[in-house]
Amino acid sequence: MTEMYPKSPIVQNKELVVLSFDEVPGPKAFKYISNFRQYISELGTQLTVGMLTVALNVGSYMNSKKPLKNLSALFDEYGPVVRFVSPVGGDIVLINHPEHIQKVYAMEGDYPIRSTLDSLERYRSRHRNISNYGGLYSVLNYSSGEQWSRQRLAVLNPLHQAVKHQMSGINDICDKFTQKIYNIRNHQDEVSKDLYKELHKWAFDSLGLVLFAKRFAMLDTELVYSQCDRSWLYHSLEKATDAIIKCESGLHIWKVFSTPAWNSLVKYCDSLDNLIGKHVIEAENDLTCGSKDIAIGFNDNNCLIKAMLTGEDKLNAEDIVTVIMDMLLIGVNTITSSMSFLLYYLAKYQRAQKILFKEIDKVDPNIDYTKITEMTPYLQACIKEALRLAPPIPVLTRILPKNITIDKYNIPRGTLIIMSTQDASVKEGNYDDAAVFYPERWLKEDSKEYHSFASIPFGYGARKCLGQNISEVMMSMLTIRIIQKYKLEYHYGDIGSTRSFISKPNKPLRVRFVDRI
Ligand code: HEM
Repeated sequence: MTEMYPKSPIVQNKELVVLSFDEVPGPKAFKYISNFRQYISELGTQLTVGMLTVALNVGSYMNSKKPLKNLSALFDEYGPVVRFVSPVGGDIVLINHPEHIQKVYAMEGDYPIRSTLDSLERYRSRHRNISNYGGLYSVLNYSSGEQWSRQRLAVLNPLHQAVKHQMSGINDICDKFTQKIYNIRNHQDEVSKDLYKELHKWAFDSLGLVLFAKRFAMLDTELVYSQCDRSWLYHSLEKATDAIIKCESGLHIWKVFSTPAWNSLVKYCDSLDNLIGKHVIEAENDLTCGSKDIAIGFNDNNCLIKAMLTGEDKLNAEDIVTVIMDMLLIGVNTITSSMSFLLYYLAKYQRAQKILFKEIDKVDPNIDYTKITEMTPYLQACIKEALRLAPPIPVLTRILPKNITIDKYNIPRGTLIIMSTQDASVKEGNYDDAAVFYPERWLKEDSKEYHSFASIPFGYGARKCLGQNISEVMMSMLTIRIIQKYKLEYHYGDIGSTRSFISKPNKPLRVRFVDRI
């Protein structure tokens, strides 16, 4: 694994030494194919470079008994810039240094290109015949950039308005969650079934309210698989997520023939598509009739779908379905993961929890959400710190329109650059006591000169996450409710992240919710 590429000429002038692309160190794909297996669960999720992905997956297939390693092992071995070379596919460069990440973002251009979920992209292009552009999270090519930009603009403002209008509903859902914990915890004050699942329902109910202006009430029921459309939407989201994770990791044979995971993906994405489509049609009818159908809970002022149908940059029904499906798939899973880790860290780090309790003890849970950040600096620091230690999206990618020089290496335009952002955010060189949950590091009095690209859980630039504000508000509101009511404890082994396209805790979340007296 230590072999480097053969030496090639160095381009040199007096001030600047630029090493050619061939000089970038890294493993040789085909010679050491089995070595790729250990990284595939991270890489496989976002690669779209066909043949190399297959090569990586062959390694996975051949070495299924080998333990998985973190991407950081590659950096430990080859340095901050690592190249995967493939004689049959495009090359990939991996980076983890904040300065290099910043440089990539600076050169991303007006319509940044990133790799995405191959399976979802293929579902849209082949199965639904959506050609050229497949939604906000899609890869983009040079011709679909404008469409993405228009769509993003058309969504941004209505989304923020919808959050504002649904605040009291989001608060009710947080209240419901804390009550439910009270009812279902066992004699050890733990949620014996699955705390992650309950958080997932909370995230779905809250985001569902923002996206559809409707109450889904999944937290209210154990019967989530009933045939009613609302619970079927929840069920389909869960199943579609599982299927995407299966398709994205391991051998991508679904590209060659239909596997059970691919069939499941098609079935549940179709179902999501149909159910979201029904909401869009209802909104269209409602607008056409000019009436407000109180029975289905629509209100012109707070319905995101109606706002997108009627806004300045109108979106058509098909685009709206795709946008909402992306936001559900990304949003519900990322918020659930982030909230899980936040509770875990607060339960594990009692000192931080005590300081947080002091800050929020007297805060009115129905606080005006625009004031949350200003009134709860320590809570915001806790959220930031949990996202630093366990960002739900651990790697980000870009394909640049121009050549770039990183660490003196010339990287040609069109190379897939994978930025291992989680690796950067937990690296000791970037943070003191990097493995420790220490919210104070983000507070002014205690702040250090951390590099602003060392932790970017929501990404950066033109394609930065659309849901940052919603996520932070939702997480703040639930944390206030929980910490005011319960003291959290955790008495078991350390929890890490799984390595799937959206990571989550790799062990059951056995957090204790002890009543505060
Ligand atoms: C804690 C929660 C969340 C985290 C950590 C997160 C993180 C991210 C990251 C890292 C990206 C890629 C950014 C880049 O490539 O530079 C992204 C994109 C995106 N996120 Fe989030 N996200 C979260 C919640 C949400 C929510 C709730 C929504 C929906 C309301 C959402 C919608 C999106 C969309 C639509 C994109 C694609 C944007 C584009 O390419 O133009 N995210 N998110």
